[in-house]
Amino acid sequence: MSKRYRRGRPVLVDVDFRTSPGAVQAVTGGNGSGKSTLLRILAGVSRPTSGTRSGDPGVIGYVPDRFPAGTRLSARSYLAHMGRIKGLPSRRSVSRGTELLSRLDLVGGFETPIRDLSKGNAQKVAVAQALLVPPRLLILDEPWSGLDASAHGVLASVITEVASGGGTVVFTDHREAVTRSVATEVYRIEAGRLGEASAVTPGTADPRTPMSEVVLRAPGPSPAAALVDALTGVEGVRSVTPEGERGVRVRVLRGHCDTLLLTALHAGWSVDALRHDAVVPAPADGWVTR
Ligand SMILES: Nc1ncnc2c1ncn2[C@@H]1O[C@H](COP(=O)(O)OP(=O)(O)OP(=O)(O)O)[C@@H](O)[C@H]1O
Repeated sequence: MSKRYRRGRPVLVDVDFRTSPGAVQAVTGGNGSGKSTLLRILAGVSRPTSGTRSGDPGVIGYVPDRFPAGTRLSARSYLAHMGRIKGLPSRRSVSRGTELLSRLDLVGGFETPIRDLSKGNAQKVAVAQALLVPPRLLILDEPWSGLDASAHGVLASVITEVASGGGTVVFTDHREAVTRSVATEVYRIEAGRLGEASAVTPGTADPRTPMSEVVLRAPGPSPAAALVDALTGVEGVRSVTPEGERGVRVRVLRGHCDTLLLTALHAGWSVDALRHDAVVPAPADGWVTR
């Protein structure tokens, strides 16, 4: 497909972009290179000038580059409205929204007008609306913009959860370290053209930041969700994904693994498996730590 706005220069030229189930696809490029335009077309809120968007990805969750942060609506009313558009009863949207915003650690209040929230907290509301109905295609336009370190970790976990459930995540970010540590494929747009994907294979990247993978099991009747909540945002933790009814798989920086294991054992959790060989690039700005 190609895209130009009114009589302006072409923004996208003969772009062929395919989403693939289970993939986390990053789109990079300079300011004004057309990343948001590509994501808007993928989300179905903008049409290509020529070419087509085809296929039915199922439920789409979309965090746009410009969230209507000026609205007088509170997070609660906004999420209830967004839920209604997505076919959810208000009560269900509010309970799901509350769960998501407490996981993202919203500070400022569920009843506060969104325009009075800080930029990062408004961004958490933007992320929550995209997840009200579990998406099969999650499209995130610079989703980390303004988020604090703990919400960074939660969002990385959410991305992993969507992809490991067979969904697709497409996101943009300017920082190569973030794209390479979260994405499985990285694309670059230059002069309106989309380059070939470069696959990111954990284990072949920069060896300076070794990762560990730990499978933990909650004691007794505790559900995996309790462990996900307890571990998300913990220092060094990159992602937490449920594994069975009472287990979670945690990716953690190697240097923080022993502390994680001690915390887990003290809390009465069992360590089911441990692997020290996963390697990913170092983060640019320490976004995984609190
Ligand atoms: N609605 C619009 N009307 C006219 N021109 C637009 C519109 N949206 C984007 N453009 C133009 O299209 C080009 C690509 O914009 P786009 O927002 O897709 O880039 P981007 O790569 O996401 O940029 P950034 O990294 O700064 O967010 C820019 O030159 C921009 O000015």
